[in-house]
Amino acid sequence: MNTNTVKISSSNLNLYYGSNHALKDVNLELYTNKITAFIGPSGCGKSTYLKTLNRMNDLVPNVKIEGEVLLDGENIYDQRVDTTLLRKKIGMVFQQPNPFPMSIYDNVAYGPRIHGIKNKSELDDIVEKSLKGAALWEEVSSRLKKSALGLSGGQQQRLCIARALAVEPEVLLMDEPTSALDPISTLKIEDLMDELKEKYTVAIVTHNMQQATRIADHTAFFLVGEIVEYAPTTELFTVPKDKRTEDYITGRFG
Ligand SMILES: Nc1ncnc2c1ncn2[C@@H]1O[C@H](COP(=O)(O)OP(=O)(O)OP(=O)(O)O)[C@@H](O)[C@H]1O
Repeated sequence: MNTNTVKISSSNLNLYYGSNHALKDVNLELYTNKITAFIGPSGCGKSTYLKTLNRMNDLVPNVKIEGEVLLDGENIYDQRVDTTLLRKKIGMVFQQPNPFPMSIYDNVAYGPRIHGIKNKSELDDIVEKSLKGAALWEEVSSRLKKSALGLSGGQQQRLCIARALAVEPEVLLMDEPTSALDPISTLKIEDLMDELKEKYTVAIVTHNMQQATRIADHTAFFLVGEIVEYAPTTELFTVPKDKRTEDYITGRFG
């Protein structure tokens, strides 16, 4: 690998859902201002891994997590960590756009309000900046008070990205963010991700290998809870070191 700055690093990370050993000794580093893609067949633990990075799995009953995840060198599983603040630093965007049933403005202002910002002009600025950051401002600036549910799927997903940006995160986790979108909306989100990585560290789960090659600096290939191979994306797709990676990227299984 190269000399990038490490933003998040997980070491000997194991996760069990009851007796299902879903992540096995995962060691991985995510680099600042880079996009890292997680690929692999269904059920291999990609989403589970993504969710360990902002402790979303804590909410699952009977989950057991061992090992460490360091954010800027600090263990996020330390008992003293405030998970609300952690998730402010590490935002998440899901597969299905999930705007709240409220106005476009209120969706974006929701997080900042929870974190105590009440001043109207400050909120106005955050809403505008976040919507611009998510490349949605021009499409919605004249209808901020209208329901977010009236937006198209692609617009809703960019709204969810704006909502995540509004609390000024450092890392964005995206779980198949374009799988419910048409090709044009998908390309918009991919272009946007390229801009986002200038400010944030981005991790994305994708089933679409072309998407990984288009946008990701690094790619990790997961198989039954393990990382088989992790490398710069071009390297992983052109000269995979492991036979299982080669079989997967050439479509022999999965
Ligand atoms: N909340 C949960 N409770 C119990 N088991 C779970 C839970 N979430 C995932 N699992 C199990 O953990 C394993 C990994 O699932 P995960 O969703 O992380 O895989 P994935 O690679 O993201 O799959 P997909 O590509 O289909 O989304 C699977 O065996 C799955 O059934």
